[in-house]
Amino acid sequence: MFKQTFKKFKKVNPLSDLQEVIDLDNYDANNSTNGLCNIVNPKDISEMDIRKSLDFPVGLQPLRMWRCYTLKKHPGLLIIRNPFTFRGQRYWIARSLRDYPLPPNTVNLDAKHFSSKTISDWWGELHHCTNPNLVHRLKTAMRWTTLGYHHNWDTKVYDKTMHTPFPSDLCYLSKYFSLALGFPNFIPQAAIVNYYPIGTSLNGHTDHSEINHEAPLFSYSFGQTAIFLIGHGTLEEQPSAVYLRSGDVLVMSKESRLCYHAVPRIMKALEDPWNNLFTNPNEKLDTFNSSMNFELYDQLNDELFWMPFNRYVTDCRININVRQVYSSDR
Ligand SMILES: O=C(O)CCC(=O)C(=O)O
Ligand SMILES: [Fe+2]
Repeated sequence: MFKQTFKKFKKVNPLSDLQEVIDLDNYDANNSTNGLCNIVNPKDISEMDIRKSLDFPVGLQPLRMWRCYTLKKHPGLLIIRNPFTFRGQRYWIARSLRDYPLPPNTVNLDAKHFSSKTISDWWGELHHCTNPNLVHRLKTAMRWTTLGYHHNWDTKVYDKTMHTPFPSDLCYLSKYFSLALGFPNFIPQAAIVNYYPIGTSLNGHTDHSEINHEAPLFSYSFGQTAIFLIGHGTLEEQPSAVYLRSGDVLVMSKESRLCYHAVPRIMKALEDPWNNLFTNPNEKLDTFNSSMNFELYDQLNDELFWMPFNRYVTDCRININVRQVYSSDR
């Protein structure tokens, strides 16, 4: 069932199939016709309560404006529909492209196909490249980078000896979401940043390499739109399809934590919220959180600085997937 559904959505022009995809922007239709999703309140924690332990991170809309959904057939799965401001989106996009792929983090680019200069500064090379064929090659070759505890894709285990510092900004953001959604004990320890040029996909899998399966998994999507398939404990059961759009935060917790999931298709987004300068024109930066890169945040208001990042997300999607690997901080 899962594989058939995956194939159906991966096909190039299945306009009729797209009607099945749950569209959180069309909540009323989804809710009244077949009751697929629910709108829920973020946990009963007020902004005041969170503020006692964490300052509000810049780049997010105030908690009271978040729209948070659950899918009726998939308990434990939560989706917050884009709680980011336009500059917040730009910040995470720029960090994922310019900074996170840098050493000592690991990227998928290998020495057989790329020079050590490209492997160690992929974004720098892409940014300065003027040959259209090489731009295309560089752009489509980058598929993932890993942060914190690094996952070994061959053995499917986290290698304890392969650990690099987890970015403080991503740690802070994930802690904020975990607190707001009622998972106060979550410790961000590992992340995979996935890069999806339009036309690419991610096969069905479960994320079970982490030792601690009680902890939720936080996933941030930016750029172009994904069709995300969420299934159940086996490949025999029918998955549901839901659009993940730029800024959406997906949480796999409890029953859904070990369920099959996949990204069969990346589609051109109808809007580009990373350029919607009206989402927070008068953002106050006086409480700027020291875990974030202030200089970068400031530069992202400059359209010229933003241009190369904009070019990338015009036909690509980025997904940052944050996990807790072990039961405690080591
Ligand atoms: O791109 C996504 O939304 C999902 C990525 C994912 O499942 C993974 O990295 O394990
Ligand atoms: Fe996954």
